[in-house]
Amino acid sequence: MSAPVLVLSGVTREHRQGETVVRALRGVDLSVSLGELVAVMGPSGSGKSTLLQLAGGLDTPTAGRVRVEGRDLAELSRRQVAAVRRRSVGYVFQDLNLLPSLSALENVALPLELDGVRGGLARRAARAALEEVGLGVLAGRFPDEMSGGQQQRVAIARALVGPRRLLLADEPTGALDSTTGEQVLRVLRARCDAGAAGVLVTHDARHAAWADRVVFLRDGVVVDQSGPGAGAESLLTGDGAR
Ligand SMILES: Nc1ncnc2c1ncn2[C@@H]1O[C@H](COP(=O)(O)OP(=O)(O)OP(=O)(O)O)[C@@H](O)[C@H]1O
Repeated sequence: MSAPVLVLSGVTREHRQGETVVRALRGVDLSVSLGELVAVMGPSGSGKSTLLQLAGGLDTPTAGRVRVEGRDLAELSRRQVAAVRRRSVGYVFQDLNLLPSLSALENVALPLELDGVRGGLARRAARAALEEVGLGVLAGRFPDEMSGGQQQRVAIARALVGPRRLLLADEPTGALDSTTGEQVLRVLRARCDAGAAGVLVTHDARHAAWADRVVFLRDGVVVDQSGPGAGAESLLTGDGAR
């Protein structure tokens, strides 16, 4: 296995609400290498989305370190973290965040254009990403002319566009029927096989079975994980996924 793309070391995230402290994550260690897809499972409120937000530089830990492609995010300026997010991290939000005034193609090309990639090149890459999720023919449509599942696939294409090496997906199959959901997981899997590291938050054990490993969170703590190479089934059929 090659060098890790994402490393979380002793990561804790606390939220203060008056006198109360909510510990969303407590001392989490996690390393994800190129070629690996890791599923994160756990009950509601166990810290899954928090873990993803910290990994993508959208939130900062109270303690511990987050490294993306060897760079400690805490040592970077806000501008540098934003550049890491644009260039290295593909993030599929639960909330799709598509811009309604842009076509599917323009939505997908936007992160590249914001990063200075020229229009023609960005649009070619966007078309390839849309084709990867089976939406090449709808490239000219606007979000309100597409079904919820099609919009979700546009959001996934936007996360995949360009040479992103860390893919973070929070329930990416939420609005999709099972066939389309499987197609999205196949795309995520193929991207990881072709040279990316992926983290997939899911409640569905069938989806987690696409991963190489499953990390199981409870109350902000990693309570179980299947070993590298052991395959997701070893955990899903064991005690951890209960
Ligand atoms: N901004 C915040 N302020 C206070 N508490 C928060 C905040 N964000 C998250 N939390 C708390 O941190 C804990 C973990 O939340 P998180 O959203 O990471 O859980 P989750 O496992 O993704 O849940 P779900 O499966 O329901 O999406 C929860 O107890 C939540 O209420």
